[in-house]
Amino acid sequence: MAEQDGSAVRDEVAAARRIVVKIGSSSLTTAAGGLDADRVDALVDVLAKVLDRDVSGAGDGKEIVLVSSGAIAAGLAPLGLERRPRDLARQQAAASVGQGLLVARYTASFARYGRRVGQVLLTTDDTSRRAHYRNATRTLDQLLAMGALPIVNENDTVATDEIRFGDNDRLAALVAHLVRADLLVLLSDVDGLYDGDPRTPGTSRIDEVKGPKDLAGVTIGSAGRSGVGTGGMVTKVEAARIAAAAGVPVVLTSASRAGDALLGRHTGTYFHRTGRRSADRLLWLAHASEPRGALTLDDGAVRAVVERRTSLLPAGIAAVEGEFTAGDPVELRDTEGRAVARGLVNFDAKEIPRLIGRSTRDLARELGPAYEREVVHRDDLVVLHRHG
Ligand SMILES: Nc1ncnc2c1ncn2[C@@H]1O[C@H](COP(=O)(O)OP(=O)(O)O)[C@@H](O)[C@H]1O
Ligand SMILES: N[C@@H](CCC(=O)OP(=O)(O)O)C(=O)O
Repeated sequence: MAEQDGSAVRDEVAAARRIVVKIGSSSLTTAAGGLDADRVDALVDVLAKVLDRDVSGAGDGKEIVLVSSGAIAAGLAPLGLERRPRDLARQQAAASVGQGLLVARYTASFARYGRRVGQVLLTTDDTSRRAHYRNATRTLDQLLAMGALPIVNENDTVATDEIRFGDNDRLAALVAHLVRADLLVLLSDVDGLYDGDPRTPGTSRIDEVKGPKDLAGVTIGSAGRSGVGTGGMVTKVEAARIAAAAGVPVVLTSASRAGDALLGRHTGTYFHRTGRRSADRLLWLAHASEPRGALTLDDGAVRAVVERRTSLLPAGIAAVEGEFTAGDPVELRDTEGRAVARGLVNFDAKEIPRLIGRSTRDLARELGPAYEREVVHRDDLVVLHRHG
């Protein structure tokens, strides 16, 4: 029975056409630190083979978007750094040097197969602001349409501490949603999710995760022994959860098993999809945007926004906090200070105090028709569901 389930699951993996593959720093570097050209080549060998497969027999091959970490790790040795620095400025310097080396390495490696790559660097803004989001989607789609393989990383050199993704696992989940992928493959230095820290004897690999209940009681630890990774298993499981909830199944396994995983063979941990594909952008708003401020809603407005999914009008606002401009992501809170939703706000923070508690009709009459608009439109609003 279990075996039957397992093989059915992996059929879905084998049939996936558009795939996002994420590889972590620890799988791309040598023990001594620095980029490991052999490991890059080994990954590229696997991906090139997958790209050559004919999925339906009709000549429509697979498409891969690679989310690759490793910029900071690759920049350490050339800058004479012995380990990953703690401060943002030196991390950014290392990323700046390392990203060029990383992409140069991939370019040369894919050229062995006559394939071109394109570098795509994203920030959290690109994932939540409408125009940026549309742009990122268009570029990725276009690269794929032209047969080039996009290599995505966070734009480390411009990100500040506050707005950083910080880990590429979550970025990969959001990219999978952005390109409407059929599958997300997270590659690490460990061959799956274990029911405890795998360095502890007696722990075993979890074969599949059908939903949050399967994760209850699992001890999920931080980064491994290599010291170059960032998030450890926590961010991978969180990423898998985001992708699965957005309708994208996930395989989590080691880089050395990438070939097997991509062929649908039974390896790693498989996360079933738990939700349906959600409306564009809103996933990003919930998981990637960093709110620039907060609006406190009265009880009626909380009910309207959360239960009836209406737009937020000035009449329902009780207080405003933070410095934001129109178009920024803000948090919507209840009177107890709990975050209930996120949205893209239509006014600057300094405009809001005089709108508070007023009806749009009054505001239009007094201040002009430009004020007859929602503070957050329902299409730009995502209700936050608490994990159980
Ligand atoms: N429950 C767990 N299952 C698997 N790995 C775990 C678990 N808890 C902690 N880890 C550690 O997480 C590490 C992977 O995270 P990390 O080093 O950040 O990888 P990457 O660089 O690939 O993103 C593994 O090497 C492992 O030691
Ligand atoms: N943008 C950073 C990636 C940080 C990161 O997520 O690393 P990892 O945990 O190894 O996937 C870099 O390229 O070094």
